[in-house]
Amino acid sequence: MRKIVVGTRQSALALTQTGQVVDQLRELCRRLEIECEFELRKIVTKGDRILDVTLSKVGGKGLFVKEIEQALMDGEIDMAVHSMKDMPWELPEGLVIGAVPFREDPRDCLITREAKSLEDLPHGAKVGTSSLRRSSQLQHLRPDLHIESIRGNIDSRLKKLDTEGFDAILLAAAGLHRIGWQDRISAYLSPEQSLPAVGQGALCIQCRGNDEFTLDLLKHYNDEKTAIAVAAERSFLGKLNGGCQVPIGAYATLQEEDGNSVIAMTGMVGSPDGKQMLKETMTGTDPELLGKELAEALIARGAADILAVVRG
Ligand SMILES: NCc1[nH]cc(CCC(=O)O)c1CC(=O)O
Repeated sequence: MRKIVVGTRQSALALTQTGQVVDQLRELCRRLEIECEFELRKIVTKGDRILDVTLSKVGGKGLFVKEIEQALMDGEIDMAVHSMKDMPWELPEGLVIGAVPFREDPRDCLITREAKSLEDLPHGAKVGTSSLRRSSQLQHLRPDLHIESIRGNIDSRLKKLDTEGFDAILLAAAGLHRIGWQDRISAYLSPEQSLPAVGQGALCIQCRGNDEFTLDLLKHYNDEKTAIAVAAERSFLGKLNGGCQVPIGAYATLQEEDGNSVIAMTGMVGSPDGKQMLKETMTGTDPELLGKELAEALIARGAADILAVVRG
């Protein structure tokens, strides 16, 4: 019987979402009468070891992923479950995305101490986020708010809300939903208020490109619509060279029109202070092409200049 060793980070969120994926894969195997067993293997990544340093200062994206990818390439594990938005745009040679499961809620949300909503936050309130994308959009809506960096896993950020005098923090709804803490959410921000990060709310199941058994199994676990939407968003990110932590957001959805699926995608690039905010919506049928075209439209309006300043 084939055994698939599944690698995971050790954060509450990573353990929970990997556990959920493995449960669903076990159920899928039962249904398809595929003989297979699964084993979980915990891996500590560089991103976990330096949780107190601002991510963009130490090379940003990929920190949570690299060591897990190495374990995949070395054959120590056969499958990895990542948050899609933590995935760098380029995958190492030999590794592929085997499945993109059905997407959770893609929205950002506000966790407050007292206020009921974003509008309800008092003038000059202190809001915690270390995402340039979130700060850009929040400052655009509420220039009076005082934004301060906050790092750590979801659990430690929620603790800091109380201990470090924040009036509110911003997090992805998906993470809170997955670990069952949705009742901590005070308000959801619509994609119009805060366009999500590329891939937010989606997972990425990665494996080796030559592991036919695992690839065959994962084909049954893929959600086609989510995969297409995420492909369009990642193409947008790739064209903007958004490898490191950058104030870029994108959200694509699929709509049926006369029996054909049409992708609608909004993309944004903003300055961290929210004073410059470029946003555009386009539709198309080819995800890679749509992502590139949307990026080009924003570049034509000055997106590359905004990003050049951020990258320094
Ligand atoms: N940047 C860290 C990260 N990576 C994935 C999630 C959870 C949400 C998701 O799966 O998209 C989070 C936490 C957050 O942004 O609040």
